[in-house]
Amino acid sequence: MRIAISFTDRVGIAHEVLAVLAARRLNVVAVEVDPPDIFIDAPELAGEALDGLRQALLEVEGVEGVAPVDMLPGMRRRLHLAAVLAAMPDPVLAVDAEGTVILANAAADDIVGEAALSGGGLAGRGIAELTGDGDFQREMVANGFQVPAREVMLRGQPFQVDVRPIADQPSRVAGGVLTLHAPSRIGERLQALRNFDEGGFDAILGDSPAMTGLKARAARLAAVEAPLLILGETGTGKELIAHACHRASSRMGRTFLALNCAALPENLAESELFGYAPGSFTGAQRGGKPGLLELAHQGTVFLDEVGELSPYLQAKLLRFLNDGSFRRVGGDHEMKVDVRIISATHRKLDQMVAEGGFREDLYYRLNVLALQVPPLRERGDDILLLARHFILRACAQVQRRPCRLTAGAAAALLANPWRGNVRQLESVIFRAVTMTDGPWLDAPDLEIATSRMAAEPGRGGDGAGDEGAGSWEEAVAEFERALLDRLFPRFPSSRKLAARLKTSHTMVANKLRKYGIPQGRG
Ligand SMILES: Nc1ncnc2c1ncn2[C@@H]1O[C@H](COP(=O)(O)OP(=O)(O)OP(=O)(O)O)[C@@H](O)[C@H]1O
Repeated sequence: MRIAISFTDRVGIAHEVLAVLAARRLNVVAVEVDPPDIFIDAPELAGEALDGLRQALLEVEGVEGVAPVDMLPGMRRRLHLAAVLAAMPDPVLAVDAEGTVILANAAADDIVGEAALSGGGLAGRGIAELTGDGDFQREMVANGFQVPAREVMLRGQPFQVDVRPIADQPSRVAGGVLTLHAPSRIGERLQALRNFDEGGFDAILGDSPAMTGLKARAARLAAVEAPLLILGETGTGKELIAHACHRASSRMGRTFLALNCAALPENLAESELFGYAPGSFTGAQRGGKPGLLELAHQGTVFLDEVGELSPYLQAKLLRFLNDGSFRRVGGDHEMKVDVRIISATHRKLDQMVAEGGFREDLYYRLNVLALQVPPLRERGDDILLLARHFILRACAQVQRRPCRLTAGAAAALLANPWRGNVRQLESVIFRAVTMTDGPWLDAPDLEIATSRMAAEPGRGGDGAGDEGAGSWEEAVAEFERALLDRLFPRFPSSRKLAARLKTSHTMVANKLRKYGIPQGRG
Protein backbone atom coordinates (compact mmCIF):
# COMPACT_ATOMS: atom_id res chain seq x y z
CA MET A 1 0.00 0.00 0.00
CA ARG A 2 1.09 3.58 -0.63
CA ILE A 3 0.35 6.27 1.94
CA ALA A 4 0.77 10.03 2.32
CA ILE A 5 1.72 11.34 5.78
CA SER A 6 0.94 15.05 5.98
CA PHE A 7 2.82 17.17 8.47
CA THR A 8 3.59 20.72 9.53
CA ASP A 9 7.20 21.41 8.69
CA ARG A 10 9.68 21.32 11.59
CA VAL A 11 13.32 20.31 11.90
CA GLY A 12 13.80 16.54 12.26
CA ILE A 13 10.23 15.46 11.57
CA ALA A 14 11.12 13.31 8.56
CA HIS A 15 13.72 11.53 10.64
CA GLU A 16 11.16 10.77 13.40
CA VAL A 17 8.59 9.50 10.90
CA LEU A 18 11.16 7.16 9.37
CA ALA A 19 12.11 5.95 12.85
CA VAL A 20 8.45 4.91 13.41
CA LEU A 21 8.53 2.91 10.18
CA ALA A 22 11.85 1.31 11.05
CA ALA A 23 10.61 0.30 14.52
CA ARG A 24 7.74 -1.61 12.89
CA ARG A 25 10.12 -3.43 10.54
CA LEU A 26 7.96 -2.52 7.57
CA ASN A 27 9.26 -3.47 4.15
CA VAL A 28 9.47 0.04 2.68
CA VAL A 29 10.38 0.09 -1.05
CA ALA A 30 10.18 3.84 -1.63
CA VAL A 31 10.10 7.05 0.41
CA GLU A 32 9.54 10.52 -1.05
CA VAL A 33 9.65 13.66 1.06
CA ASP A 34 7.68 16.39 -0.66
CA PRO A 35 6.62 18.87 2.08
CA PRO A 36 3.98 19.01 3.48
CA ASP A 37 3.82 15.24 2.81
CA ILE A 38 6.00 12.20 3.18
CA PHE A 39 4.99 9.42 0.77
CA ILE A 40 5.70 5.79 1.59
CA ASP A 41 5.39 2.69 -0.60
CA ALA A 42 5.13 -0.36 1.69
CA PRO A 43 3.65 -3.31 -0.30
CA GLU A 44 2.78 -5.40 2.78
CA LEU A 45 0.97 -2.62 4.61
CA ALA A 46 -2.82 -3.17 4.91
CA GLY A 47 -5.81 -3.38 7.29
CA GLU A 48 -4.88 -3.52 10.96
CA ALA A 49 -1.22 -2.86 10.31
CA LEU A 50 -2.20 0.42 8.67
CA ASP A 51 -4.42 1.40 11.63
CA GLY A 52 -1.58 0.67 14.06
CA LEU A 53 0.91 2.62 11.97
CA ARG A 54 -1.50 5.55 11.69
CA GLN A 55 -1.87 5.70 15.50
CA ALA A 56 1.89 5.63 15.98
CA LEU A 57 2.51 8.29 13.35
CA LEU A 58 -0.16 10.65 14.73
CA GLU A 59 1.75 10.63 18.02
CA VAL A 60 4.74 12.25 16.29
CA GLU A 61 4.54 15.99 16.94
CA GLY A 62 3.47 17.79 13.73
CA VAL A 63 1.97 14.77 11.91
CA GLU A 64 -1.56 15.75 10.90
CA GLY A 65 -2.93 12.86 8.86
CA VAL A 66 -2.20 9.53 7.21
CA ALA A 67 -4.12 8.59 4.05
CA PRO A 68 -3.75 5.93 1.34
CA VAL A 69 -2.75 7.23 -2.12
CA ASP A 70 -2.74 5.41 -5.46
CA MET A 71 0.74 6.51 -6.53
CA LEU A 72 3.82 8.34 -5.28
CA PRO A 73 4.32 11.73 -6.98
CA GLY A 74 7.75 10.79 -8.34
CA MET A 75 6.29 7.64 -9.86
CA ARG A 76 3.48 9.68 -11.43
CA ARG A 77 5.99 12.13 -12.87
CA ARG A 78 8.08 9.27 -14.29
CA LEU A 79 4.98 7.71 -15.92
CA HIS A 80 4.04 11.05 -17.47
CA LEU A 81 7.57 11.60 -18.68
CA ALA A 82 7.70 8.09 -20.19
CA ALA A 83 4.35 8.73 -21.94
CA VAL A 84 5.58 12.07 -23.32
CA LEU A 85 8.82 10.51 -24.55
CA ALA A 86 7.01 7.54 -26.08
CA ALA A 87 4.69 9.89 -27.98
CA MET A 88 7.61 11.79 -29.56
CA PRO A 89 8.19 10.53 -33.09
CA ASP A 90 11.79 11.76 -33.21
CA PRO A 91 14.51 9.93 -31.26
CA VAL A 92 15.39 11.75 -28.01
CA LEU A 93 18.34 10.96 -25.73
CA ALA A 94 19.10 12.47 -22.32
CA VAL A 95 22.79 12.24 -21.44
CA ASP A 96 24.73 13.02 -18.27
CA ALA A 97 27.50 15.62 -17.98
CA GLU A 98 30.01 13.18 -19.56
CA GLY A 99 27.79 12.39 -22.54
CA THR A 100 26.59 8.96 -21.37
CA VAL A 101 22.95 8.12 -22.11
CA ILE A 102 20.71 8.02 -19.05
CA LEU A 103 17.33 8.00 -20.79
CA ALA A 104 16.11 7.27 -24.33
CA ASN A 105 12.66 7.19 -25.89
CA ALA A 106 11.17 4.34 -27.92
CA ALA A 107 11.99 6.07 -31.22
CA ALA A 108 15.69 6.12 -30.25
CA ASP A 109 15.54 2.44 -29.22
CA ASP A 110 13.97 1.63 -32.61
CA ILE A 111 16.80 3.26 -34.51
CA VAL A 112 19.50 1.44 -32.60
CA GLY A 113 17.61 -1.83 -33.04
CA GLU A 114 17.13 -5.12 -31.28
CA ALA A 115 20.76 -6.25 -31.50
CA ALA A 116 22.11 -3.29 -29.57
CA LEU A 117 19.24 -3.37 -27.08
CA SER A 118 19.84 -7.00 -26.11
CA GLY A 119 22.83 -5.68 -24.18
CA GLY A 120 20.50 -3.69 -21.83
CA GLY A 121 19.22 -0.77 -23.91
CA LEU A 122 20.80 2.56 -24.63
CA ALA A 123 21.33 3.69 -21.04
CA GLY A 124 25.01 3.60 -20.13
CA ARG A 125 26.27 3.95 -23.73
CA GLY A 126 28.39 6.94 -24.63
CA ILE A 127 27.36 9.20 -27.50
CA ALA A 128 30.76 8.55 -29.08
CA GLU A 129 30.04 4.81 -29.05
CA LEU A 130 26.57 5.25 -30.61
CA THR A 131 27.56 7.74 -33.30
CA GLY A 132 31.18 6.70 -33.85
CA ASP A 133 32.01 10.38 -33.43
CA GLY A 134 34.26 10.97 -30.41
CA ASP A 135 34.84 14.62 -31.36
CA PHE A 136 31.11 15.34 -31.11
CA GLN A 137 30.89 13.96 -27.55
CA ARG A 138 34.07 15.82 -26.48
CA GLU A 139 32.83 19.09 -28.00
CA MET A 140 29.43 18.82 -26.27
CA VAL A 141 30.97 18.10 -22.88
CA ALA A 142 33.64 20.81 -23.21
CA ASN A 143 31.05 23.46 -24.19
CA GLY A 144 28.43 22.64 -21.56
CA PHE A 145 26.14 21.19 -24.28
CA GLN A 146 25.94 24.58 -26.02
CA VAL A 147 26.79 23.41 -29.53
CA PRO A 148 25.20 24.20 -32.89
CA ALA A 149 22.99 21.63 -34.61
CA ARG A 150 24.96 19.19 -36.76
CA GLU A 151 24.65 15.95 -38.66
CA VAL A 152 25.52 12.62 -37.00
CA MET A 153 25.24 8.99 -38.15
CA LEU A 154 23.38 6.44 -36.09
CA ARG A 155 23.33 2.84 -37.33
CA GLY A 156 24.22 4.05 -40.81
CA GLN A 157 21.43 6.66 -40.94
CA PRO A 158 22.10 10.41 -41.06
CA PHE A 159 20.32 12.62 -38.51
CA GLN A 160 20.28 16.33 -37.81
CA VAL A 161 20.89 16.62 -34.07
CA ASP A 162 19.81 19.52 -31.81
CA VAL A 163 21.49 19.67 -28.39
CA ARG A 164 20.14 21.50 -25.34
CA PRO A 165 21.85 21.68 -21.96
CA ILE A 166 20.13 20.44 -18.80
CA ALA A 167 21.07 22.91 -16.07
CA ASP A 168 19.55 24.40 -12.94
CA GLN A 169 21.90 27.40 -13.28
CA PRO A 170 24.05 28.42 -16.24
CA SER A 171 27.22 27.27 -14.49
CA ARG A 172 25.81 23.95 -13.23
CA VAL A 173 25.22 21.69 -16.23
CA ALA A 174 23.91 18.21 -15.44
CA GLY A 175 23.94 16.95 -19.02
CA GLY A 176 22.05 17.49 -22.25
CA VAL A 177 19.05 16.46 -24.32
CA LEU A 178 19.72 15.38 -27.90
CA THR A 179 16.86 15.40 -30.41
CA LEU A 180 17.56 13.61 -33.67
CA HIS A 181 15.66 14.62 -36.81
CA ALA A 182 15.65 12.16 -39.70
CA PRO A 183 15.80 13.90 -43.11
CA SER A 184 12.83 11.85 -44.27
CA ARG A 185 10.72 13.49 -41.55
CA ILE A 186 11.63 17.13 -42.25
CA GLY A 187 9.05 17.47 -44.99
CA GLU A 188 6.51 15.56 -42.89
CA ARG A 189 6.92 18.11 -40.11
CA LEU A 190 6.48 21.02 -42.52
CA GLN A 191 3.42 19.35 -43.95
CA ALA A 192 1.94 18.68 -40.50
CA LEU A 193 2.32 22.36 -39.68
CA ARG A 194 0.53 23.31 -42.83
CA ASN A 195 -2.16 20.65 -42.72
CA PHE A 196 -4.81 22.71 -40.98
CA ASP A 197 -8.47 21.85 -41.21
CA GLU A 198 -10.25 25.09 -40.59
CA GLY A 199 -11.10 27.95 -42.85
CA GLY A 200 -13.60 28.11 -45.68
CA PHE A 201 -14.49 31.31 -47.47
CA ASP A 202 -15.68 32.76 -44.13
CA ALA A 203 -12.07 32.85 -42.95
CA ILE A 204 -11.14 35.12 -45.85
CA LEU A 205 -11.89 38.61 -44.55
CA GLY A 206 -12.68 41.43 -46.95
CA ASP A 207 -15.74 43.31 -48.21
CA SER A 208 -14.01 45.39 -50.85
CA PRO A 209 -15.26 44.95 -54.43
CA ALA A 210 -11.91 43.30 -55.29
CA MET A 211 -12.34 40.68 -52.58
CA THR A 212 -16.07 40.01 -52.96
CA GLY A 213 -15.44 39.52 -56.68
CA LEU A 214 -12.57 37.15 -55.96
CA LYS A 215 -14.56 35.12 -53.44
CA ALA A 216 -17.52 34.78 -55.81
CA ARG A 217 -15.28 33.61 -58.65
CA ALA A 218 -13.36 31.25 -56.35
CA ALA A 219 -16.59 29.69 -55.07
CA ARG A 220 -17.63 28.97 -58.68
CA LEU A 221 -14.25 27.51 -59.69
CA ALA A 222 -13.97 25.49 -56.49
CA ALA A 223 -16.74 23.18 -57.66
CA VAL A 224 -15.15 22.44 -61.04
CA GLU A 225 -13.08 19.23 -61.13
CA ALA A 226 -9.93 20.65 -62.75
CA PRO A 227 -6.53 21.99 -61.70
CA LEU A 228 -6.63 25.52 -60.34
CA LEU A 229 -3.80 28.05 -60.42
CA ILE A 230 -3.82 30.90 -57.90
CA LEU A 231 -1.68 33.92 -58.77
CA GLY A 232 -0.90 36.84 -56.52
CA GLU A 233 1.83 38.64 -54.66
CA THR A 234 3.38 37.06 -51.61
CA GLY A 235 1.24 37.08 -48.46
CA THR A 236 -2.04 37.89 -50.23
CA GLY A 237 -3.80 34.79 -48.86
CA LYS A 238 -3.33 32.31 -51.73
CA GLU A 239 -3.09 29.34 -49.40
CA LEU A 240 -6.18 30.47 -47.49
CA ILE A 241 -8.06 30.61 -50.79
CA ALA A 242 -6.73 27.21 -51.89
CA HIS A 243 -8.01 25.68 -48.69
CA ALA A 244 -11.38 27.40 -48.97
CA CYS A 245 -11.70 26.06 -52.55
CA HIS A 246 -10.97 22.55 -51.30
CA ARG A 247 -13.65 22.95 -48.64
CA ALA A 248 -16.15 24.21 -51.18
CA SER A 249 -15.46 21.33 -53.60
CA SER A 250 -16.86 17.80 -53.72
CA ARG A 251 -13.58 16.75 -52.05
CA MET A 252 -14.56 18.53 -48.85
CA GLY A 253 -14.02 16.17 -45.92
CA ARG A 254 -11.12 14.48 -47.73
CA THR A 255 -7.46 15.26 -47.15
CA PHE A 256 -5.94 18.64 -48.06
CA LEU A 257 -2.13 18.55 -48.04
CA ALA A 258 0.24 21.37 -48.88
CA LEU A 259 3.81 21.39 -50.10
CA ASN A 260 5.91 24.52 -50.42
CA CYS A 261 7.97 23.73 -53.50
CA ALA A 262 10.48 26.49 -52.65
CA ALA A 263 11.21 25.17 -49.16
CA LEU A 264 12.84 21.85 -50.07
CA PRO A 265 15.70 20.76 -52.31
CA GLU A 266 14.70 18.76 -55.39
CA ASN A 267 15.26 15.28 -53.93
CA LEU A 268 13.31 15.98 -50.74
CA ALA A 269 10.48 17.69 -52.64
CA GLU A 270 10.31 14.67 -54.93
CA SER A 271 10.09 12.14 -52.11
CA GLU A 272 7.59 14.32 -50.21
CA LEU A 273 5.32 14.55 -53.22
CA PHE A 274 5.73 11.13 -54.83
CA GLY A 275 6.99 9.04 -51.88
CA TYR A 276 9.82 6.55 -52.08
CA ALA A 277 10.14 2.79 -52.47
CA PRO A 278 11.77 0.52 -49.85
CA GLY A 279 15.57 0.81 -49.73
CA SER A 280 15.71 3.62 -52.27
CA PHE A 281 18.36 5.72 -50.47
CA THR A 282 20.47 5.90 -47.30
CA GLY A 283 18.30 7.08 -44.44
CA ALA A 284 15.06 5.91 -46.05
CA GLN A 285 12.44 4.23 -43.87
CA ARG A 286 12.61 0.48 -44.15
CA GLY A 287 9.20 -0.02 -45.77
CA GLY A 288 9.38 3.05 -48.02
CA LYS A 289 7.08 6.01 -47.58
CA PRO A 290 3.97 7.25 -49.36
CA GLY A 291 4.12 10.78 -50.73
CA LEU A 292 1.53 13.54 -50.44
CA LEU A 293 -0.19 12.40 -53.65
CA GLU A 294 -0.90 8.97 -52.21
CA LEU A 295 -1.82 10.35 -48.79
CA ALA A 296 -4.27 12.81 -50.34
CA HIS A 297 -6.02 10.22 -52.54
CA GLN A 298 -9.51 11.59 -53.34
CA GLY A 299 -8.50 14.92 -51.80
CA THR A 300 -6.44 17.95 -52.80
CA VAL A 301 -2.73 18.70 -52.91
CA PHE A 302 -1.75 22.37 -52.76
CA LEU A 303 1.58 23.15 -54.43
CA ASP A 304 2.70 26.52 -53.14
CA GLU A 305 5.44 28.37 -55.05
CA VAL A 306 4.98 26.00 -57.99
CA GLY A 307 7.19 28.27 -60.10
CA GLU A 308 10.18 27.03 -58.09
CA LEU A 309 9.85 23.38 -59.19
CA SER A 310 12.98 22.04 -60.87
CA PRO A 311 12.74 21.03 -64.56
CA TYR A 312 12.89 17.36 -63.54
CA LEU A 313 9.97 17.72 -61.10
CA GLN A 314 8.05 19.81 -63.62
CA ALA A 315 8.26 16.84 -66.01
CA LYS A 316 7.21 14.35 -63.33
CA LEU A 317 4.27 16.55 -62.26
CA LEU A 318 3.19 17.01 -65.88
CA ARG A 319 3.03 13.27 -66.31
CA PHE A 320 0.89 12.96 -63.21
CA LEU A 321 -1.46 15.70 -64.44
CA ASN A 322 -1.79 13.99 -67.83
CA ASP A 323 -2.87 10.58 -66.64
CA GLY A 324 -2.92 10.56 -62.82
CA SER A 325 0.01 8.13 -62.61
CA PHE A 326 3.53 8.32 -61.18
CA ARG A 327 6.25 6.18 -59.62
CA ARG A 328 7.64 6.49 -56.12
CA VAL A 329 11.31 7.48 -55.98
CA GLY A 330 13.29 4.27 -56.60
CA GLY A 331 10.06 2.38 -57.32
CA ASP A 332 9.33 0.29 -60.38
CA HIS A 333 5.58 0.11 -60.46
CA GLU A 334 3.05 2.69 -61.52
CA MET A 335 0.74 4.25 -58.96
CA LYS A 336 -2.55 5.89 -59.85
CA VAL A 337 -4.38 8.25 -57.54
CA ASP A 338 -7.28 10.68 -57.75
CA VAL A 339 -6.00 14.05 -56.51
CA ARG A 340 -6.92 17.60 -57.48
CA ILE A 341 -3.90 19.88 -57.83
CA ILE A 342 -4.27 23.48 -56.72
CA SER A 343 -1.09 25.42 -57.26
CA ALA A 344 0.01 28.96 -56.48
CA THR A 345 2.85 31.30 -57.23
CA HIS A 346 3.80 34.92 -56.73
CA ARG A 347 5.86 34.72 -59.93
CA LYS A 348 4.70 35.75 -63.38
CA LEU A 349 4.45 32.21 -64.74
CA ASP A 350 3.59 33.29 -68.28
CA GLN A 351 6.76 35.38 -68.36
CA MET A 352 8.77 32.45 -66.99
CA VAL A 353 7.34 30.30 -69.79
CA ALA A 354 8.33 32.92 -72.37
CA GLU A 355 11.84 33.02 -70.93
CA GLY A 356 12.14 29.21 -70.83
CA GLY A 357 12.13 28.94 -67.02
CA PHE A 358 8.89 27.00 -66.82
CA ARG A 359 7.48 24.29 -69.09
CA GLU A 360 4.74 25.65 -71.33
CA ASP A 361 2.81 22.35 -71.40
CA LEU A 362 2.81 22.20 -67.59
CA TYR A 363 1.70 25.83 -67.39
CA TYR A 364 -1.40 25.03 -69.49
CA ARG A 365 -2.15 21.91 -67.41
CA LEU A 366 -1.97 23.83 -64.13
CA ASN A 367 -3.74 26.88 -65.49
CA VAL A 368 -7.02 25.24 -66.55
CA LEU A 369 -8.77 27.45 -64.00
CA ALA A 370 -7.13 30.55 -62.58
CA LEU A 371 -7.64 33.10 -59.84
CA GLN A 372 -5.78 36.38 -59.47
CA VAL A 373 -5.62 37.55 -55.84
CA PRO A 374 -5.45 41.35 -55.55
CA PRO A 375 -2.67 42.93 -53.51
CA LEU A 376 -3.70 44.40 -50.17
CA ARG A 377 -3.15 47.99 -51.33
CA GLU A 378 -6.00 47.52 -53.81
CA ARG A 379 -8.51 46.41 -51.19
CA GLY A 380 -9.39 49.83 -49.67
CA ASP A 381 -10.97 49.63 -46.25
CA ASP A 382 -10.31 45.89 -46.02
CA ILE A 383 -6.97 47.05 -44.66
CA LEU A 384 -8.69 48.45 -41.58
CA LEU A 385 -11.05 45.49 -41.31
CA LEU A 386 -8.08 43.11 -41.32
CA ALA A 387 -6.09 45.35 -38.97
CA ARG A 388 -8.92 45.33 -36.41
CA HIS A 389 -9.21 41.57 -36.73
CA PHE A 390 -5.48 41.11 -36.18
CA ILE A 391 -5.53 43.56 -33.22
CA LEU A 392 -8.23 41.55 -31.47
CA ARG A 393 -6.39 38.32 -32.14
CA ALA A 394 -3.00 39.66 -31.05
CA CYS A 395 -4.43 41.21 -27.86
CA ALA A 396 -6.00 37.86 -26.95
CA GLN A 397 -2.79 36.02 -27.82
CA VAL A 398 -0.54 38.16 -25.67
CA GLN A 399 -3.24 38.61 -23.01
CA ARG A 400 -3.17 42.36 -23.25
CA ARG A 401 -6.15 44.64 -22.81
CA PRO A 402 -7.91 45.53 -26.08
CA CYS A 403 -6.72 48.54 -28.06
CA ARG A 404 -7.89 50.51 -31.05
CA LEU A 405 -6.42 52.47 -33.93
CA THR A 406 -6.23 56.23 -33.73
CA ALA A 407 -7.26 58.16 -36.82
CA GLY A 408 -3.59 58.77 -37.56
CA ALA A 409 -2.83 55.04 -37.37
CA ALA A 410 -5.76 54.23 -39.66
CA ALA A 411 -4.52 56.78 -42.18
CA ALA A 412 -1.00 55.36 -42.02
CA LEU A 413 -2.31 51.85 -42.60
CA LEU A 414 -4.40 52.92 -45.57
CA ALA A 415 -1.49 54.78 -47.11
CA ASN A 416 1.13 52.05 -46.75
CA PRO A 417 2.04 50.16 -49.94
CA TRP A 418 2.03 46.74 -48.18
CA ARG A 419 4.64 44.99 -50.32
CA GLY A 420 4.30 41.93 -48.02
CA ASN A 421 0.49 42.19 -48.13
CA VAL A 422 -1.71 40.60 -45.44
CA ARG A 423 1.18 38.70 -43.87
CA GLN A 424 3.07 41.97 -43.43
CA LEU A 425 0.01 43.70 -41.97
CA GLU A 426 -0.42 40.81 -39.55
CA SER A 427 3.13 41.13 -38.28
CA VAL A 428 3.08 44.96 -38.13
CA ILE A 429 -0.03 44.77 -35.94
CA PHE A 430 1.35 41.98 -33.81
CA ARG A 431 4.54 43.91 -33.18
CA ALA A 432 2.65 47.11 -32.31
CA VAL A 433 0.29 45.28 -29.97
CA THR A 434 3.13 43.60 -28.12
CA MET A 435 5.28 46.74 -27.90
CA THR A 436 2.58 49.01 -26.39
CA ASP A 437 0.10 48.67 -23.58
CA GLY A 438 -2.21 51.66 -23.83
CA PRO A 439 -5.76 51.63 -25.22
CA TRP A 440 -4.68 53.24 -28.52
CA LEU A 441 -2.36 52.28 -31.32
CA ASP A 442 -1.00 55.40 -32.94
CA ALA A 443 0.80 55.79 -36.28
CA PRO A 444 4.34 55.78 -34.79
CA ASP A 445 3.53 52.52 -32.94
CA LEU A 446 3.09 50.79 -36.29
CA GLU A 447 6.64 51.46 -37.39
CA ILE A 448 5.71 51.81 -41.07
CA ALA A 449 6.63 54.58 -43.47
CA THR A 450 3.80 57.06 -44.01
CA SER A 451 5.18 58.78 -47.08
CA ARG A 452 2.19 58.01 -49.32
CA MET A 453 -0.19 59.81 -46.98
CA ALA A 454 0.83 63.17 -48.35
CA ALA A 455 0.18 61.92 -51.86
CA GLU A 456 -3.29 60.69 -50.94
CA PRO A 457 -4.68 63.24 -48.52
CA GLY A 458 -8.26 61.98 -48.66
CA ARG A 459 -7.32 58.51 -47.43
CA GLY A 460 -7.03 57.65 -43.80
CA GLY A 461 -8.86 58.47 -40.65
CA ASP A 462 -8.13 62.13 -39.98
CA GLY A 463 -10.53 63.69 -42.48
CA ALA A 464 -7.82 66.13 -43.50
CA GLY A 465 -8.80 66.21 -47.16
CA ASP A 466 -11.26 64.76 -49.65
CA GLU A 467 -9.47 64.59 -52.99
CA GLY A 468 -8.98 60.82 -52.75
CA ALA A 469 -12.60 59.96 -51.91
CA GLY A 470 -14.29 57.55 -54.30
CA SER A 471 -17.90 58.69 -53.83
CA TRP A 472 -20.05 61.03 -51.72
CA GLU A 473 -21.00 58.14 -49.37
CA GLU A 474 -17.39 57.02 -48.99
CA ALA A 475 -16.21 60.57 -48.30
CA VAL A 476 -18.92 61.13 -45.67
CA ALA A 477 -18.19 57.78 -44.03
CA GLU A 478 -14.48 58.52 -43.99
CA PHE A 479 -15.09 61.93 -42.44
CA GLU A 480 -17.47 60.51 -39.79
CA ARG A 481 -15.11 57.74 -38.84
CA ALA A 482 -12.15 60.09 -38.60
CA LEU A 483 -14.12 62.57 -36.51
CA LEU A 484 -15.31 59.91 -34.08
CA ASP A 485 -11.85 58.34 -33.93
CA ARG A 486 -10.30 61.71 -33.10
CA LEU A 487 -12.82 62.79 -30.46
CA PHE A 488 -13.57 59.48 -28.79
CA PRO A 489 -10.34 59.37 -26.72
CA ARG A 490 -11.29 62.72 -25.12
CA PHE A 491 -15.05 62.02 -24.84
CA PRO A 492 -14.98 58.28 -24.26
CA SER A 493 -18.70 57.42 -24.21
CA SER A 494 -21.57 57.90 -26.62
CA ARG A 495 -23.28 60.31 -24.18
CA LYS A 496 -20.21 62.54 -23.71
CA LEU A 497 -19.50 62.48 -27.43
CA ALA A 498 -23.13 63.34 -28.28
CA ALA A 499 -22.97 66.27 -25.85
CA ARG A 500 -19.72 67.48 -27.40
CA LEU A 501 -21.14 67.25 -30.94
CA LYS A 502 -24.50 68.68 -29.88
CA THR A 503 -26.42 65.77 -31.36
CA SER A 504 -28.45 62.80 -30.19
CA HIS A 505 -26.96 60.04 -28.12
CA THR A 506 -28.68 57.38 -30.29
CA MET A 507 -27.17 58.74 -33.48
CA VAL A 508 -23.65 58.75 -32.01
CA ALA A 509 -24.10 55.25 -30.56
CA ASN A 510 -25.24 53.97 -33.99
CA LYS A 511 -22.28 55.56 -35.73
CA LEU A 512 -19.82 54.17 -33.18
CA ARG A 513 -21.29 50.73 -33.79
CA LYS A 514 -21.15 51.22 -37.57
CA TYR A 515 -17.44 52.02 -37.48
CA GLY A 516 -16.58 49.29 -35.00
CA ILE A 517 -15.57 51.70 -32.21
CA PRO A 518 -16.20 49.97 -28.83
CA GLN A 519 -18.46 51.93 -26.46
CA GLY A 520 -17.71 50.19 -23.22
CA ARG A 521 -15.92 53.13 -21.55
CA GLY A 522 -16.79 56.36 -19.77
N1 LIG B 1 -8.34 37.80 -46.46
C1 LIG B 1 -7.71 37.35 -45.36
N2 LIG B 1 -8.37 37.28 -44.20
C2 LIG B 1 -7.74 36.87 -43.08
N3 LIG B 1 -6.45 36.47 -43.03
C3 LIG B 1 -5.75 36.51 -44.17
C4 LIG B 1 -6.35 36.93 -45.40
N4 LIG B 1 -5.43 36.86 -46.36
C5 LIG B 1 -4.32 36.40 -45.78
N5 LIG B 1 -4.50 36.17 -44.47
C6 LIG B 1 -3.48 35.72 -43.52
O1 LIG B 1 -2.23 36.22 -43.99
C7 LIG B 1 -1.20 35.25 -43.89
C8 LIG B 1 -0.63 34.94 -45.26
O2 LIG B 1 -1.61 34.24 -46.03
P1 LIG B 1 -1.23 33.02 -47.01
O3 LIG B 1 -0.14 32.17 -46.43
O4 LIG B 1 -2.48 32.33 -47.41
O5 LIG B 1 -0.62 33.88 -48.20
P2 LIG B 1 0.10 33.37 -49.52
O6 LIG B 1 -0.33 34.26 -50.60
O7 LIG B 1 -0.14 31.89 -49.70
O8 LIG B 1 1.60 33.64 -49.15
P3 LIG B 1 2.93 33.11 -49.93
O9 LIG B 1 2.87 33.66 -51.32
O10 LIG B 1 4.04 33.72 -49.16
O11 LIG B 1 2.88 31.62 -49.86
C9 LIG B 1 -1.84 34.05 -43.23
O12 LIG B 1 -1.61 34.14 -41.83
C10 LIG B 1 -3.31 34.20 -43.53
O13 LIG B 1 -4.11 33.57 -42.55
